[in-house]
Amino acid sequence: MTPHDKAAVLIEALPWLERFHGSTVVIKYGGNAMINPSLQAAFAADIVFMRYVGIKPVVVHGGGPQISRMLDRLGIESEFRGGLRVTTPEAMDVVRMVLTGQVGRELVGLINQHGPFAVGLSGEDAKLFTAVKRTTLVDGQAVDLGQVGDVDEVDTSAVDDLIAAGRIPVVATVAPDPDGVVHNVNADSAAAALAEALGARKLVVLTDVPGLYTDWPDTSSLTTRIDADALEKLLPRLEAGMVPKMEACLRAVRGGVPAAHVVDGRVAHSTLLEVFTSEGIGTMVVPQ
Ligand SMILES: Nc1ncnc2c1ncn2[C@@H]1O[C@H](COP(=O)(O)OP(=O)(O)O)[C@@H](O)[C@H]1O
Ligand SMILES: CC(=O)N[C@@H](CCC(=O)OP(=O)(O)O)C(=O)O
Repeated sequence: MTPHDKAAVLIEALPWLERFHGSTVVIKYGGNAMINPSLQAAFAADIVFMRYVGIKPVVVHGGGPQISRMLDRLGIESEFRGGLRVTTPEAMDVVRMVLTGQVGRELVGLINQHGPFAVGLSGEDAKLFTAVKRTTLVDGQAVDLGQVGDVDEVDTSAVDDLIAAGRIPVVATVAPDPDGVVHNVNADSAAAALAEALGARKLVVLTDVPGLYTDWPDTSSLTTRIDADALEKLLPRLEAGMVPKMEACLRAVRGGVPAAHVVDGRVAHSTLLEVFTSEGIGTMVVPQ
């Protein structure tokens, strides 16, 4: 790369720096995108980069595969219905332990290699999230999922305080209901609820595919841009993990977030590429 090429790469970021400076961006980091230590370190570097250029990043993390591994080790059975984990009280203990005690801690540690930025919290801290029990539809029938919730209320004060202090909140998605019973909330939907409540400029969802395929698994059906109405029509035809993810993007853009993106977390620095390059990557969901 010549000096001229290097300068071109740097200057390409200027319009995006101008546009997003001072904005809040919510980044959801899925368990399936946490493939290896070097990718995780690259993700942490992207988040710190955003912070240094004046963006306010808020990380919401998943940890589905990590929860499944721990449940297996402990001999606790778990199954997914409609992309959501059926969560018994026994499984809930493990979900909470893995998300807040393991996955969240590791991410906080990686970000803090760069300075005293990341502070971990969960939906239980300072009433960040209040959950309401949810079911899911399978073949048109409502299925009981146990202690699985949706975010019903968001109190952003703790996150606001951290952002105002220049910190990077790292949020795990367990949340109490009004009676204090903790629920397992899918991380995509929690990220959307938080992005909406914070009035975020963008929601970026990292996963383990290049984006949304309108005709999965036909790889020629990768979509770069879709609006809310078209996505709503497509939702009933989506499968498994993509269902909560695309419902989340829909909720975010309908809730006032100008754009939600699904990007491939297996590509190093995919967050930077999405935010600071003209082409972006992955699938962009827009209100219309
Ligand atoms: N239409 C679709 N487009 C893209 N991926 C899809 C689609 N339908 C199902 N999938 C599956 O959804 C998975 C992503 O969801 P999930 O495994 O829950 O990821 P994460 O842990 O990142 O939240 C993909 O790996 C893919 O196998
Ligand atoms: C209700 C429900 O399904 N909760 C998820 C929470 C973690 C999550 O969403 O993790 P990913 O983003 O890695 O999929 C679970 O138990 O796996």
